[in-house]
Amino acid sequence: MTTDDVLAQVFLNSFEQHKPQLLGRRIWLACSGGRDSLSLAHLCQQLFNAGKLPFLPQLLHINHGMQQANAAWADQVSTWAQQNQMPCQVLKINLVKKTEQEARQARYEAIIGVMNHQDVLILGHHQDDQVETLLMRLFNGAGVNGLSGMKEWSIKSSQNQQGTQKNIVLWRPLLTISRQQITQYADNKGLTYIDDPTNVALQKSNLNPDQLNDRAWLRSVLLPHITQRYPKAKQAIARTGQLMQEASVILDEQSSLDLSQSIINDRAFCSVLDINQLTRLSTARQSFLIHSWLAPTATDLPPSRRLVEEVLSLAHRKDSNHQTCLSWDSGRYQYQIRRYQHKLYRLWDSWEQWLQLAPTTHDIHIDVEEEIAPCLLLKPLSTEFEWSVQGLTGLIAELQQQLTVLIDAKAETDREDIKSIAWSKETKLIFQPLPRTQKIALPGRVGRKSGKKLLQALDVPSFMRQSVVLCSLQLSPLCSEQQSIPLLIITPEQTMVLQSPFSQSIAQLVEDKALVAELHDL
Ligand SMILES: Nc1ncnc2c1ncn2[C@@H]1O[C@H](COP(=O)(O)OP(=O)(O)OP(=O)(O)O)[C@@H](O)[C@H]1O
Repeated sequence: MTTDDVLAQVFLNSFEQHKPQLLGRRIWLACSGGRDSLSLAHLCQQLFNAGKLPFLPQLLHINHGMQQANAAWADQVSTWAQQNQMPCQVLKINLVKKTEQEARQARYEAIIGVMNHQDVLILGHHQDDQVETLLMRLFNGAGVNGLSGMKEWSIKSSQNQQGTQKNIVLWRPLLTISRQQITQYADNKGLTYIDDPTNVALQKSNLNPDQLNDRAWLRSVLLPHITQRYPKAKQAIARTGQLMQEASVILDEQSSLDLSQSIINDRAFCSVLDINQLTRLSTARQSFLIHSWLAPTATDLPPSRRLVEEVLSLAHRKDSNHQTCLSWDSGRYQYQIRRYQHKLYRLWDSWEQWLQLAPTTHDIHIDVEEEIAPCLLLKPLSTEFEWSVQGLTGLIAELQQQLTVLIDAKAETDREDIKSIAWSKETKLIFQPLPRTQKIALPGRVGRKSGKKLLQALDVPSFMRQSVVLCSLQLSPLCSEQQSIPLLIITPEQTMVLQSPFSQSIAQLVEDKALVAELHDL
């Protein structure tokens, strides 16, 4: 097979493999005008003209504005596209810091900016790029996932300023093709490609090795030494990457299983792990689970080994110190990692601050004709979170009905709590921050508790204690404690029906989800 045939075959195999996800989507090709992406563009055009490919990708070229030559390169790509009847769009970006890293980041942002959700972007990465990537990651101490290198098919997510997520697919069909094969293809086809001087091999330039960026140094200095001794080293390194990719899939599957068995509650702003479940796993699985838990989305940065160890030692602590708070900036969110009893919490910083805001007090007369809003905000309106109780109308109707029944039954009962019940115009349903001195009987427990002891019995972590709401029924304005009947305790994690003459019917409302407290981020 000629090199041209090999390239065509490898591309078409990759196309066949991903065909179900490709058809019906818009396909773009990131073309720097360099040898690799220009060869790829040429290959697509040839296969399309030969009727072997059902689409012609739209070329996208980014003018980084970093070097004087950049504008000329943009023109060169546009002209080539025009001559070859390929659609092409040039995007000019303005870099604040003119570094490789910035340029790459800004390039992706610009590209994603013009693409639609679920569009596919073809990139010209090849085997030599993969080898360089693997070596750079190895020298930075990467684990199995990092050493898997670039994936042939992967999802890149980004969020716009309104918080809407856009996912695009990165497709790298030439990852098994060497730079030499691509060069041969480009030469065979007489392609006039751009040679970026920052990428050019040392022997071609007068650059001092110290001035080369890491990738160029690996390419021009280190790899020639390695391949002199190990001629097949590049293929071998790429194969290791492939094996790591397979291992990484297995690890991810195991870790999702472990996570699903240890997770108690999983919301973006508050995720809770069961320490008892976690510590049943082997040490290696615990580390892996914590690593994945700290970086829940592909856009979160991977946490350092040290942080994973600190979180694990927090989980393994035997004392009852609940003050420790570890900070973690994942690049996307600022998190706090805390422990309470046998639970580990991963909280958004902003949620922890919101938790410290006092709940709003609401007095609702239950004997009024006017309509009652079905939803009540438990905390003042915030731009980030909303905490509300839904189903108040049903609760009040139930209370009115129960009160009528109880008042009718008063004459025949010996129960003090029922004897004291009266229903007046002043009877109110009150939602308020849990008063620290009020003694409350919890269902299924003997005696009444108040303050810290009550919160401990409720299993409310110290950082959530400002956000506990008591809902009670106040029978008359000059209410002795007897006449204020605690009905419910609502925390951000649970709604607990308290012992009262109304508990059965309220519990039913809660079970039927006709009365619910809802907390979500906006
Ligand atoms: N300025 C650019 N405009 C559009 N796409 C780009 C640009 N620079 C890089 N890319 C895309 O990213 C891939 C990898 O980037 P890399 O820096 O290795 O490219 P390059 O060496 O400059 O160009 P090529 O890979 O085309 O020879 C390229 O193959 C190409 O698909």
